[in-house]
Amino acid sequence: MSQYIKIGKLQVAEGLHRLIEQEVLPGTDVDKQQYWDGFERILTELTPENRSLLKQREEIQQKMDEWHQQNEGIGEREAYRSFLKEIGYLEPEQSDFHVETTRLDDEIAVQAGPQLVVPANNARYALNAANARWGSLYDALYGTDVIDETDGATKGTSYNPVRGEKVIARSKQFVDSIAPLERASHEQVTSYRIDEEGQLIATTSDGTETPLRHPGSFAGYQGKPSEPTSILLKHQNLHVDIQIDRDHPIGKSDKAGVKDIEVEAAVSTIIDFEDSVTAVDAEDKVDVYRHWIGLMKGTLSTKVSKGDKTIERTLNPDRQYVSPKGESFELQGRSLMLVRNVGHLMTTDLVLDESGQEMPEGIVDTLVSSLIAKHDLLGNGKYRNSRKGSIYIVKPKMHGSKEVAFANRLFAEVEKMLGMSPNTLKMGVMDEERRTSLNLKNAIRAVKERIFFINTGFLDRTGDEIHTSFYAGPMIRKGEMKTSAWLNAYEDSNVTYGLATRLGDVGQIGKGMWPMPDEMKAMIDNKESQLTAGGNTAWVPSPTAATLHALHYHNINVDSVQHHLRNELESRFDELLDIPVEANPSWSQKEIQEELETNAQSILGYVVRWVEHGVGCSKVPNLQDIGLMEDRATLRISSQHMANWLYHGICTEDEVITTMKKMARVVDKQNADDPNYTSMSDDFENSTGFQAALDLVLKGKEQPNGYTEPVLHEKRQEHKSKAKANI
Ligand SMILES: CC(=O)SCCNC(=O)CCNC(=O)[C@H](O)C(C)(C)COP(=O)(O)OP(=O)(O)OC[C@H]1O[C@@H](n2cnc3c(N)ncnc32)[C@H](O)[C@@H]1OP(=O)(O)O
Ligand SMILES: O=CC(=O)O
Ligand SMILES: [Mg+2]
Repeated sequence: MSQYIKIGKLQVAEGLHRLIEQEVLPGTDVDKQQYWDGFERILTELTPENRSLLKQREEIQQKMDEWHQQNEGIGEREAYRSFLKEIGYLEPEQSDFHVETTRLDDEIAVQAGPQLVVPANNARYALNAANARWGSLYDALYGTDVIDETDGATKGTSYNPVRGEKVIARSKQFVDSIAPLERASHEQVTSYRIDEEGQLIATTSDGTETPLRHPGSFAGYQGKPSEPTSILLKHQNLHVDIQIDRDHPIGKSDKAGVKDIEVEAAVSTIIDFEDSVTAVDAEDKVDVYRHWIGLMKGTLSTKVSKGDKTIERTLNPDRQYVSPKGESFELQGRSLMLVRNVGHLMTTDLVLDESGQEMPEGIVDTLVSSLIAKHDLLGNGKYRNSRKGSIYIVKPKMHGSKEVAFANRLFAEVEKMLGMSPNTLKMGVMDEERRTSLNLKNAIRAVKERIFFINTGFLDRTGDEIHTSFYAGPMIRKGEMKTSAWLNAYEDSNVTYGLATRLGDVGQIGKGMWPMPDEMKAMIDNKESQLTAGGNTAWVPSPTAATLHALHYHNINVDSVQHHLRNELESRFDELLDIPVEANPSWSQKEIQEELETNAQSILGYVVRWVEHGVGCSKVPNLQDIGLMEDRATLRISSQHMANWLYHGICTEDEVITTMKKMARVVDKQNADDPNYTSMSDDFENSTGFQAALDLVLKGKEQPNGYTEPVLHEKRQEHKSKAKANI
């Protein structure tokens, strides 16, 4: 139990109080009195509105439930639409406008490129993510299935030159595609130099000298002009760095001494406080905030051990180059860091009111994460995150424009209190709840001076699709959602509104996560479609995925895609209302069991680690042994899907429980090598992880909007107290 310090009528957890006063406030030009007065005022004034917005969500859901209980499917389409308007779910659309956000960094406004997401409470990963601005193409190709293992090109345990050659050839072909030489391929080059005019000249083995076909692609170099150690190329606003070192084990055996080709990869990174994180009490949350401080001040470090080597991981410095004209310049060494706060739903014991009630966690997140980021604005940190003086906050799971307007008010109040100019706090709006998708134009309008992205969080969005129309009928199988009409209409209409409001010109139209971290060949083959659909950024789960996904932005010119799409804008509103129910379910018992097992296994595999180990994002092998990224959003889908089938009698409660037990044994086996893992199947009754998984399904219908946080938090807290009691 936390100790509390009184701040006016509020009580602030001692850990947070200490963090703010000792680690955050000094150097921010905000004094203690000013901060705590503002903190109390904003929480006191905004909490009632936050609660009232949640109440409206509940009322709307109740009316939705009643509608579906009284009507078959959506009922008559026009009547359904009128009903949605009547209950305030569908808002009257306002007049046209354009997004007016200013002071956006190039990473948001100019560069189309990958966006990485990382759990904030994992320092090792968070540092790695911030450093993933630059990624080794050689490593990314060598270590993944993009290069197949045929013809002796196996990965093995030590360097395999046969595989190495394939990697090098593929990488140089990529360089040929973005910065071709006039008369040769980069594969034929034996040396590079920069001539007196500042031109890049490549020499091949027969003595041919050739410049680049487009000399403007050469952006700079390191080392001597006659013997550069790095050659910087620029293509579609992204950089590529050919690194040369003839003494390096790889460079030694390369004709041109190339040891690696680094690509600009994770242009931006979301430091996540939300769905990939477990933070269930003041203690956990203070750790999350402390990492954000370390990232903003540039002081975060952690020891990373691999085999018998231990290194200290810290943030990478900026990179120095000399331009073709001979002038020195720098490029950012780190990804532009954005922070995802939690949404409007959850409350936190970080701050209590007079009666001991927890206050909204989303408000506290904004109050704390903005103050921390002020260090970057003032240039207090070792490095600069935003060079334009902006703080980027991603706001998830908002329902409709009123909730966005509420977040806008919160941001404005926090700016005033912290002495920041208006619209310093930029907002990224996750388009991941149905009510927001249907009212997206109004939602964007509510923050038109501070919005920096919209993003199709299709995972949460699928969970919300199921829960909103829970009573409409049994949902189609989970695997069919990706190709269903509503989902495609949702993706398209997000781009439509992003382009119509000109958000695409000043900021990002973002696309969702690639949730299969090991399936990189499939990603290379498929994820480019998010660019051709109009996205100028899309989410990746790891630095390796960022490096490989970056290749798509060289292949596709998103500006021109968006230019063409602008002329093809059409509303797919009707399809957005298509609820993915199976009107005449005829699944065989085998198909039903397959679906239940798939869902149960992914729920259990994720939840047991969440509740018992405090891991908020996991790679869980599915029944085909493909590791899937599971977070709270994927859990929302699986748990709501099972709950929906249970309600509609596609399966019985007994079948759910039996399947859960069967899959718990599978998950136990998958974790058998983990010495800290407690088997669920040894004692189902007392396994907190197993009971949490069951609750998520058996009580799924009652969960607010189908969210998983309430059950997860309760069970994790229970587990933590049991663990403390046993010490
Ligand atoms: C719907 C949504 O909200 S999506 C947003 C939430 N999702 C995320 O944030 C995804 C975050 N990703 C992850 O947590 C991980 O990639 C997982 C859990 C999916 C897979 O993790 P693992 O199984 O540990 O990865 P794997 O073993 O393949 O690789 C580990 C290495 O990759 C790095 N890595 C993996 N993911 C990340 C990441 N997101 N950021 C930075 N580094 C990462 C690790 O630092 C580690 O390298 P290190 O040993 O040098 O430190
Ligand atoms: O936050 C992302 C999602 O898909 O949900
Ligand atoms: Mg989400």
